[in-house]
Amino acid sequence: MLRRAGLVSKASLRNVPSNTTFRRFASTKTLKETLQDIIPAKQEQLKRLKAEHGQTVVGDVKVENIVGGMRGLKAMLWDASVLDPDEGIRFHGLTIPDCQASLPSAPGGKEMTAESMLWLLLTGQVPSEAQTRVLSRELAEKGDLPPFVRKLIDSLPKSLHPMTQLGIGVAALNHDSAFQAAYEKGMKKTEYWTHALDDCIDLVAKLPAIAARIYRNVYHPNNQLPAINKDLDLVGNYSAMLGYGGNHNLTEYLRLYIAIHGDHEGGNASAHTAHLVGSTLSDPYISYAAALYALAGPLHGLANQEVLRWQLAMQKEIGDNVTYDKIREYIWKTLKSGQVIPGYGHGVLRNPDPRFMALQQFCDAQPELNSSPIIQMVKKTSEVAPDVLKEHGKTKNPYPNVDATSGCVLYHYGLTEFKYYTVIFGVSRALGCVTQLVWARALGLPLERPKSYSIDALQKLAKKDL
Ligand SMILES: CC(=O)SCCNC(=O)CCNC(=O)[C@H](O)C(C)(C)COP(=O)(O)OP(=O)(O)OC[C@H]1O[C@@H](n2cnc3c(N)ncnc32)[C@H](O)[C@@H]1OP(=O)(O)O
Ligand SMILES: O=C([O-])CC(=O)C(=O)O
Repeated sequence: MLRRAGLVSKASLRNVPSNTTFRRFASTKTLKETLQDIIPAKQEQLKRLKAEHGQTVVGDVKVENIVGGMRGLKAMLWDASVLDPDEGIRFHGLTIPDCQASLPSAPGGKEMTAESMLWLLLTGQVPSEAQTRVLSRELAEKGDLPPFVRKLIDSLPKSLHPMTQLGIGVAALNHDSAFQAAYEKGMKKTEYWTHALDDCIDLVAKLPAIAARIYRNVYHPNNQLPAINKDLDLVGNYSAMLGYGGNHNLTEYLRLYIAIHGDHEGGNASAHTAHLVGSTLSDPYISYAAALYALAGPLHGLANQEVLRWQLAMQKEIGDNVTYDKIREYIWKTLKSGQVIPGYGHGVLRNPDPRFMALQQFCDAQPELNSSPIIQMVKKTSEVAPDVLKEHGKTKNPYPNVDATSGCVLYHYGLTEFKYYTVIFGVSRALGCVTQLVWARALGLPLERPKSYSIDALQKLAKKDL
């Protein structure tokens, strides 16, 4: 089969209008061995960049950047993905359709796996199917939680938000941090990245068990959690532990969801938090726990919970006869009450989010999803909201972001507990955050410490400019 061979034609795999071929590496090397091969050249590249161009000016800083949440300021190093305002995300140059065409899927599935996305993010290479399977097995073997973490999660009140619980569980894993233990023993700087990688792989491996345990405890306390199946991929196991392993379509949706939410360049609040905390040499577990609490805000990842809440309130008010006019009226009502429309707008994007489109395409491909009332309503809302938001005239981007649609398929398939949705996002966002944590340690990136201005100081600077 072409897809199993070294060269894969995009057009042959999905209906992608391109002649591009992707080089899938025939190597049998493990992830760590692959990184060992590629890290020295990157280290050298960065060293030369600093030495030869350290004083080169690549942009300027305006007052509006400083008072506007650093919007538009290009001031971070992040190799794994880049967000183009018009075209959206590319992972090491690959668009979402490119990734769908080239990254290995799980046996019996079509969607790319989380581990193949992790491999791409970490190495910039498309892994072979065999490499992905080896990584899946490693993750499954490391997936069980230490007994004290299980007990800790079980002791939390059901009423505690699932994202708060996730952060607590992840932070507690640092009890066994290889990075922290080696640091205490006096490891050399050149060894940072290998210990960081060990923790990062362990963290990705354990996230599904933490996340599924929270779901079971809060929503289905009488359910037994199945043992991790060593022959399944990460998301296959996650879906099974959530109790949806028998639902092939939902499992496939989760694979797509978790792969495409994995990274969104460096400046988004969760990724930036992981990087900032990691730069203090906090270990990967507590660095990522911090990131989860950034993801848990309604302007960021929690928006996908808010979208469902808002769409269901809309459904309740409108009733069964959902027309474009009624949706438009409801959007205006929300705006006039001074609230934002969840799932719309973006700090960087200025077009519909390609992740939104990929999830919509998943729905379009399946008649049962196409006819689902909640999915229909979300789709109709996305057809009406941009014009309303344009007329409202505030948001720079009136189009849907990924959160506008990500929850409705979960809801359709019976995963209706929308306070849980950001936890799924949290399982995914680790892929990009751990990638940066490994590379930041490999490249010796320093403690992040920008300088700040007071309002008076900015005022003085601005006057000098007159
Ligand atoms: C995975 C993700 O994190 S994707 C983002 C998820 N978040 C959401 O969907 C929440 C809704 N959206 C928003 O609140 C915003 O669009 C954000 C937070 C995503 C981006 O914020 P910004 O970069 O500041 O957006 P922008 O520059 O367009 O904001 C300008 C004005 O438009 C408003 N605006 C932006 N988006 C919306 C929206 N969806 N509904 C109503 N008003 C909006 C802002 O609140 C701001 O108002 P203000 O001048 O009164 O403060
Ligand atoms: O890029 C951002 O600021 C928000 C976002 O869509 C993400 O983090 O996935």
